[in-house]
Amino acid sequence: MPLFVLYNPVSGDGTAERFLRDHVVPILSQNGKIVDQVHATQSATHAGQLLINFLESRSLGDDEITVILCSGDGTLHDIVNALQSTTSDQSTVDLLTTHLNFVLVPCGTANALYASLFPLKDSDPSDAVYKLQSLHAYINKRLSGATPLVLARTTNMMAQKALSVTIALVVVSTSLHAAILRDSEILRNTMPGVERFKVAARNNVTTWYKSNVNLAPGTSMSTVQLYDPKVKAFITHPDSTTNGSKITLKGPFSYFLSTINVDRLEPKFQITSLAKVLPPTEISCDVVIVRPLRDPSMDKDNHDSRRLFSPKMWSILESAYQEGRHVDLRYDSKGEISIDGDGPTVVEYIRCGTWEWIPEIGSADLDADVLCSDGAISHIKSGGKVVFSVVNPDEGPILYTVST
Ligand SMILES: Nc1ncnc2c1ncn2[C@@H]1O[C@H](COP(=O)(O)OP(=O)(O)OP(=O)(O)O)[C@@H](O)[C@H]1O
Repeated sequence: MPLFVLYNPVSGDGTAERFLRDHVVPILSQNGKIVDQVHATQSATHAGQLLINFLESRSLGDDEITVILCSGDGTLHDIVNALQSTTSDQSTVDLLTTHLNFVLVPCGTANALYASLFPLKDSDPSDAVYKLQSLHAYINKRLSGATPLVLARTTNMMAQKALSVTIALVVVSTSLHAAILRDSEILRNTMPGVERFKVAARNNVTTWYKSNVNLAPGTSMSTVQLYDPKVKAFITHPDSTTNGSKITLKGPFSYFLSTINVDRLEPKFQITSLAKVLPPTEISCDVVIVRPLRDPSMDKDNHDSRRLFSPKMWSILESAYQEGRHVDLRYDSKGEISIDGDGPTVVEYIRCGTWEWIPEIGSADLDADVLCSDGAISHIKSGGKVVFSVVNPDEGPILYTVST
């Protein structure tokens, strides 16, 4: 079975090459695994091209290829996007494999997918034993345990016309999370670890984002689901109908983030913790929303409200680091937040198949146009919108799995 090894020399703290040489290569050779090709990425788009070249050069007939990937989530995102755009050209589909199995070696900053598939127990995320679990699963041929990846298609639209399509495997967000990912990139050289996300969060926590959101079950679900902390379960969203019509949520938003395949975005940041605690039974995404005007003590959007709400937004994020406790937080009548509150939930935790984010035109909050897809930042045109939908792993020419 063909074996391709790829590492990103600049991901995380820049140690992927050393980790590959010191840990991965010895294990492969001790276990008689022959590597067909090893490559370092040389630029942002290089990973996908390297793999496409490899797939096109191999002999026809291999229906499964294994890729050992020493990087973070962004490099995996680059590969899948390159392959998906290539497979939209039917003439090249036949050259490509039907099953790509990834062996993830977490060498990035956050490594959200790896951290979700292999949750940290007592170990340190930089511990070699912790980082080699997907490799050992591959060596031990636990392929029956390979986890299929759900894809999410995000279409940037203007007047019913698709301007661009991006595939995500981990997270698509707007609002605070997108602003954090946008700003943290500037800090990468001085802060190679996850601390840079907290610095960027502090600089953006007072911003609210003016937009409207539509949620719908999509093709794979019957209704939109809402987590109810009173019963600690998902219930049908009170505004959801079985005819698949949309639910509209009005802003402003402080936080809007959806994930697939993961319950966390860093080893300890369990922002969509219910993906693991109450796993979905249908192909869907988990959406975490904070709309500050749900707070009983906030009745309008002004400078003072934004300032007063920012410590609450901060404590929501802190609770996500405490095993995802934010999902159970509720307001009391004075707007204080706690697990024992009896008012509205602080977070709206939704499970659905599709959503739309439609920034208000002419809003002073220009940042409502910022979109993050697995860390890659793009912008929504004024008057446009973004449409997100989950894709069944069996749909499309390539099945993506991870050795687990
Ligand atoms: N040689 C290179 N030079 C510059 N950028 C590169 C190179 N190779 C890949 N990249 C880009 O580096 C970016 C970051 O890579 P990656 O996501 O793997 O690491 P990370 O951001 O540290 O980890 P994570 O996404 O898990 O937080 C990717 O978006 C990729 O496009």
